[in-house]
Amino acid sequence: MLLTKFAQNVIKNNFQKAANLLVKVESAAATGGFVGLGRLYSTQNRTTATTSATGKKSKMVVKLNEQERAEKLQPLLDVGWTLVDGRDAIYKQFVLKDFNQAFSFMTGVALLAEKINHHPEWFNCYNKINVTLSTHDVGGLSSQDIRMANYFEKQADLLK
Ligand SMILES: C[C@H](O)[C@H](O)[C@H]1CNC2=NC(N)=NC(=O)C2=N1
Repeated sequence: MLLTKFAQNVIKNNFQKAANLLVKVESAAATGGFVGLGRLYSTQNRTTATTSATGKKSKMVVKLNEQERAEKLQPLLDVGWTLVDGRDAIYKQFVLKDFNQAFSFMTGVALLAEKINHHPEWFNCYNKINVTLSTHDVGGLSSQDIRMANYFEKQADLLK
């Protein structure tokens, strides 16, 4: 009985959070953007800024252009990231000391992911983390992926 009560509370609270988010998303849809923790993902390739449901100006996320790829993507390729065959995405395997270090590393990145509302595709096996970055909402690489990849590099450098 107690457990059922607990489960009901968890579902009720999460439902409330989801409902609140739904309200945000619906009002953002009215402004042509998609609100997620202060970042807007545009389904069109527009570079205009817009006002999110919270009234904050947010830069639209769009695919990297050729110049940005030369300037911002190439340095990452130089340190071991690789382009994924058949996808506009980048990949790198990180090898840490042990599982504990790998999971702590992932926890740090997860906090950033939630903060900027941009999440890696990753697989962890003991001390190895296979990471793929791409921006699903624009179907390819965006500045968010560059930002996250640089964060991965910064965190990895701290462990050297
Ligand atoms: C609804 C939510 O804001 C969006 O789905 C965010 C969440 N995290 C994301 N992560 C990544 N990698 N790409 C996205 O397009 C993306 N979109």
